[in-house]
Amino acid sequence: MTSPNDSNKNNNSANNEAGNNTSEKQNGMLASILERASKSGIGRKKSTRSPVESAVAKDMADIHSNPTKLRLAFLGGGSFGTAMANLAARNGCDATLWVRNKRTVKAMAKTQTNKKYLPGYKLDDRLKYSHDLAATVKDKDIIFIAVPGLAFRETVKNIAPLISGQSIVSLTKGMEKDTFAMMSDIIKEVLPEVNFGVMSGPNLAIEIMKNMPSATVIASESEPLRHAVQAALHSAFFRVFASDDVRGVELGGALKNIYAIAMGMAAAYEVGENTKAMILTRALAEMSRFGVEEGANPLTFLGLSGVGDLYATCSSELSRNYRIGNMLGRGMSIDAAVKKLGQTAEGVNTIQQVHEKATKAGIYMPITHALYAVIYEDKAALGVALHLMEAGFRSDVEFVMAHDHSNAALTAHMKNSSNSAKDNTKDDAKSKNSDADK
Ligand SMILES: NC(=O)C1=CN([C@@H]2O[C@H](COP(=O)(O)OP(=O)(O)OC[C@H]3O[C@@H](n4cnc5c(N)ncnc54)[C@H](OP(=O)(O)O)[C@@H]3O)[C@@H](O)[C@H]2O)C=CC1
Ligand SMILES: O=C(CO)COP(=O)(O)O
Repeated sequence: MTSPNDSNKNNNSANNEAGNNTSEKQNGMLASILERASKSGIGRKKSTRSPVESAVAKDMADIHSNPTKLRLAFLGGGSFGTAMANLAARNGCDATLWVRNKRTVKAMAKTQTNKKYLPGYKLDDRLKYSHDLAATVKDKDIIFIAVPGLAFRETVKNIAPLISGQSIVSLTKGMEKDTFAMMSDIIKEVLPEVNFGVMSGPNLAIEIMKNMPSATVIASESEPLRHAVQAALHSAFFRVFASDDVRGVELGGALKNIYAIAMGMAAAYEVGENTKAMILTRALAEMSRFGVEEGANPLTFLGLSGVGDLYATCSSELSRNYRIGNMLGRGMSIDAAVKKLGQTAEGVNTIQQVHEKATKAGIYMPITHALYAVIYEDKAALGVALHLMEAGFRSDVEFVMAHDHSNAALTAHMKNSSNSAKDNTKDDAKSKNSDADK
């Protein structure tokens, strides 16, 4: 069950020996858990089923006649941490959800609902809740982290002294402020000897709570960890696919938030389907271009964590990033939109990080630069959009046919794309600000 690649890819030289031992321990442990899982049997409690549930009841019965008894911690009591912890508990895992607010923990344990983030959805009665981080993390097989990107480093640092052999999986789709670190970078930096993975895909939490069939991707260099996450979360409602392109999967989840904001904004202007299709596909081109520069495999962006998540968040008002864009498109300021949302919208920070990084590295990211100009430089949305449409000739899929850089005008445009967006003047969207912000 173990893979020869698992132990060392993530270790730095200073920690090699200790790291090897820890990784071997982890791999052995995960392999034995998976073996135990395939032999064990735990029944599933009966519950009222939705039509979708009934249709897949037989598959569920098969899966639940052979569940895993993995011990799992989920850190972060927002909509996604709760939804994933609930799936794991329903699969028969020993799942504990850690929430930072003591009163929230009490209320969740009492009502078996997450009133603030997932009101109205009853959680599995086997799910445990805790405010005690050390007790939650101790003796677990896998720790899933689902806090916002801006709180990720702090969370990893808090659990660092408590790590003995646990693996870590990031569910977070953000980037660290000012450092451009992805969550996997933070894990590697703070806990260099630990096995880790990232999970990402089109996973709107409310749809998962409604048992609407969904799928995701677990990306890790560790094969046992990939298998363990699949065993823990996979069900007839939720398919867990595997990848070893950690960078690509993680970037797909983070970058699509930028374009969900763009699409929400476009929807406010009542654009047509052709326009939406153009934004979606050029977003994919931009994401994969950036991904390749960052060491990702461009083909990963054709998978669930790329085009899959891009589609889900760019077409649904359930996406908080889409809603932010929509509010901006209706003339609200970014601060007012964030306040009104009251939940995590990673794209707000990601636009800034990617704009900066792409500008420094000379990566052509016209949609990101345009959004940055509208949101952070107070430029007119319509003027910026028009400017995007006037950009020079490009090839459709640059991995099929490279751009013709001999076109001097085009090259000049590419170099100045972010700066020239700044020259547009303020128009209707911003003029609506004062009204919409109220
Ligand atoms: N919701 C979704 O559909 C999906 C979300 N994701 C990703 O999951 C991550 C979390 O998002 P989501 O669950 O939706 O966020 P929510 O906005 O629903 O909730 C955020 C949660 O994180 C907690 N939190 C905030 N700061 C800290 C901190 N410093 N330490 C501990 N806990 C903290 C909040 O606690 P409090 O209430 O006390 O403020 C709250 O419980 C994001 O990166 C998101 O992109 C991924 C897939 C789907
Ligand atoms: O990532 C998500 C769905 O896959 C959730 O998107 P939002 O964070 O925009 O709500």
